[in-house]
Amino acid sequence: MAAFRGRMTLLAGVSFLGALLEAFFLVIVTGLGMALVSGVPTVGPFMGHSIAMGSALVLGAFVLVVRVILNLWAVRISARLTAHVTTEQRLIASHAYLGASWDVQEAEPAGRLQELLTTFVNRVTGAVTVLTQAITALLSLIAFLAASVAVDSLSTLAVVGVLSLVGTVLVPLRRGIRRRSGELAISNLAFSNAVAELGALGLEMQTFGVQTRFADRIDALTRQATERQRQVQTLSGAMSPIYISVAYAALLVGIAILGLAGFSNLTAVGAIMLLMLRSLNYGQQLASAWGALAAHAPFLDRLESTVEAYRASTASGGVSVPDAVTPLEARGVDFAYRMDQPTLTGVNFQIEAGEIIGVVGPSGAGKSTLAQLVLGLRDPKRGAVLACGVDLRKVDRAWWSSRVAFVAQDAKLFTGTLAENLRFFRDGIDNETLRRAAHQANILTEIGALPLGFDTHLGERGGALSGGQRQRLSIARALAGDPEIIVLDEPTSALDGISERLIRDTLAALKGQVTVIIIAHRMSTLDICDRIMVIERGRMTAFDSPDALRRDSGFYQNAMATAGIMPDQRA
Ligand SMILES: Nc1ncnc2c1ncn2[C@@H]1O[C@H](COP(=O)(O)OP(=O)(O)OP(=O)(O)O)[C@@H](O)[C@H]1O
Repeated sequence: MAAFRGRMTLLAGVSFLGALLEAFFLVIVTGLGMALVSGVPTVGPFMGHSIAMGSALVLGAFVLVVRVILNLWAVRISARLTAHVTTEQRLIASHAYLGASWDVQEAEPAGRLQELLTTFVNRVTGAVTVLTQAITALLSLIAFLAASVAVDSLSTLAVVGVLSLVGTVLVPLRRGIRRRSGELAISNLAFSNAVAELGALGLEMQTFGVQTRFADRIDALTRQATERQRQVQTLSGAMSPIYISVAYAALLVGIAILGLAGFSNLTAVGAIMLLMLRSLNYGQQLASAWGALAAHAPFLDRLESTVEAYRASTASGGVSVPDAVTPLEARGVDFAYRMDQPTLTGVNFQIEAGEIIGVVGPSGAGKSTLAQLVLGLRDPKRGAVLACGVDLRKVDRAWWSSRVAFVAQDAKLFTGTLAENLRFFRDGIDNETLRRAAHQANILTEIGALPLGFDTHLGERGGALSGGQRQRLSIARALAGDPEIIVLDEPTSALDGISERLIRDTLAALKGQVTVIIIAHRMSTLDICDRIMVIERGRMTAFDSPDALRRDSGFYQNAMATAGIMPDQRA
């Protein structure tokens, strides 16, 4: 901010000086013209002083050179200012988003961050450019009016009076621009969210053959946004012509006053006219910059309020470093997304090091929410999750992240090499560790069969891989960080039997080394579990060995039966 203010002040100073020199130059030029017409060897008088024509010419040339230097300097400051603002705003917005809690990040619609970092930041940069133009125009106007007052005060003051009236005429117009532009900002966000969503639904769109409906939706949103844009542009565009007509009227008033006052110094009249006409130009620039600022302002407001919201919800965490992740304990944990609707109530459990824990329950029971609480991504509304006796809210985030890993149902890969995808930006994971993790995840042979092995480049989002390969890569990614605990949210639900068996073997081999919590719908995946937790309607209704659950848990018995595995077959 200090750098911004410093550059803005410097720009204002340079612009003002440049405008004063320009005004001075115009006065000299008028004087020279008048001297030539009247055949006198001196220029003036201005404010009671006259100078020789030769001196006036040299002075004019000197002023011109200095003014060019000042103008170029102003252009450079302005360019640096906008570059600085773009970089700073992108950093501020992205850092605020990345520092926000999972609650807030998850709630943001698709495409929101992209829209904020592109369109909205561009608008902020645009506002700064316009602001620098407005400052330059305002200070130039002041410099010109000061020069005019020095030449003749009465007519100048009359013109200034009428120009001030113009300002009040333009106020409602500016308000209209601001309001419409606010609506445009909202339309833009809706448009980018919809486009991001539609982009992610390509497969479904093709399958259901509903491309024309998608096109209709984009058309409707485009029309809505462009209609707002048209309104904003019309209003902003009207600023300048309205200003210029009223300002010309002001000039007429100035001339009338000069006539009425019986003003006879022709050189001074010429200079004032020239100064006034040039002032009108700066005034016009000021009016259009004023309109453009009103159009940018809602984007600035929205960006600022979004960044504030991100900052107000930073992920919890403290400075405590427990001895280990386990025993991992939930004590009286309650959680709700909405005040009136509890998602989890009174959950208590303790998980020991090296255990493999299955989590089962009907859809919507709260299993994924529990996983997110265990990972420290969400905080309980009541009670606590504790790692080796320390409340997760007090645990050092960097320490915690280096010890836990997560595998989602839908493995997310990014454009880059296989090694980069496995390393996932965690420096310090060497190639040998990557090989070991790939071996553990049963994917090493397939990677070895690729011509470039770990250096194979994955296309956008790893599109060339099968669901099972992606999922095993995702498990290898989790294992590469050497975690103490790994949480898997339905890792096999979308996979075929062979892929599922490969993953089951991987997890079984981790028994005793890594604590595994696996949410599963497939009962076969639960074969390898030491204990299974049953979650129903937000409550933990059982947490016991598979044998005990087969005996006592109604849900588990039903689920086994549904999966075609009868209790007597297992006994
Ligand atoms: N981000 C969210 N905002 C609001 N409500 C949510 C959110 N995520 C989940 N819910 C709601 O919380 C409840 C529990 O959801 P959760 O995803 O934890 O269940 P689940 O047992 O994992 O379900 P499934 O097996 O279908 O994945 C559901 O009623 C769900 O609609």
